[in-house]
Amino acid sequence: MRVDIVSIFPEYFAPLDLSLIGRARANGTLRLAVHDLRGWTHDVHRTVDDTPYGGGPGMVMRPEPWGEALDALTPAELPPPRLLVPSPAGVPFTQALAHELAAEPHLLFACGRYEGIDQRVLDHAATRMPVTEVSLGDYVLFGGEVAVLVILEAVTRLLPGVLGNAGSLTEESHAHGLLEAPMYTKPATWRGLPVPEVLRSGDHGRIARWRRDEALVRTGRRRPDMLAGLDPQSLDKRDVAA
Ligand SMILES: N#Cc1c(-c2ccc3ccn(Cc4ccccn4)c3c2)n[nH]c1N
Repeated sequence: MRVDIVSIFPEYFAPLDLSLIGRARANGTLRLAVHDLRGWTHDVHRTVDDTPYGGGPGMVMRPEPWGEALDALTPAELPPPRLLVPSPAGVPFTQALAHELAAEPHLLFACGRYEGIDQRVLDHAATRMPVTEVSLGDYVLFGGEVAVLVILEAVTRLLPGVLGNAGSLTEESHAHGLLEAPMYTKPATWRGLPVPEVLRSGDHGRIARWRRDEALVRTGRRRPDMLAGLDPQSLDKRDVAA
């Protein structure tokens, strides 16, 4: 997968040299480049923002540098990338969207700042590539960089070979539309607190049932909205009785 990121704070992405993303870059699974938007300005002050038409607080990112940046990163001879634009007004970023993005050959991230990017940048880009405005959640950040770090981590861990134990992808939270069950490791008793006996029983059927029950209870208590979206076919008759 190829990833391009455009930002006025390219140094925000230094952590992408670390850990599993760093290893994915080193082995070629992820080909990532970060670009400074100011490289596409032409004035002495390298201006990227201006006051909003219609008034209002703050500044808006000018369309000209963005237009030149997106042109430079989407050469006509290559298939167009999918453009991801983090925004408080975006669609929710979910595990399902992470899986969708993990299947894309080329992602292009536009990191806004100030009050956002001139809308015409997205409208013009949409004439030549898929554009998705995406939001991490219902709160407001300073800009898109943190969102790109989160999205990239969620997507990269889904790429083949990145996670050593791919099995963990099938049991983690949101994998089956439920939150994951509590996890335990040694010692068997810690500060007087024992590991649930079933997990030490060696009875894999009982263990799977216990984990499923715990996941349902935890999801019902913390995220009832997720239960509402659960496919009834995925519940067996004992779940209904539980
Ligand atoms: N993803 C995501 C986001 C963001 C986000 C993403 C990009 C930008 C570019 C500028 N700002 C600041 C800003 C303040 C006020 C109104 C609009 N924009 C961003 C915020 N906030 N919360 C999320 N879940």
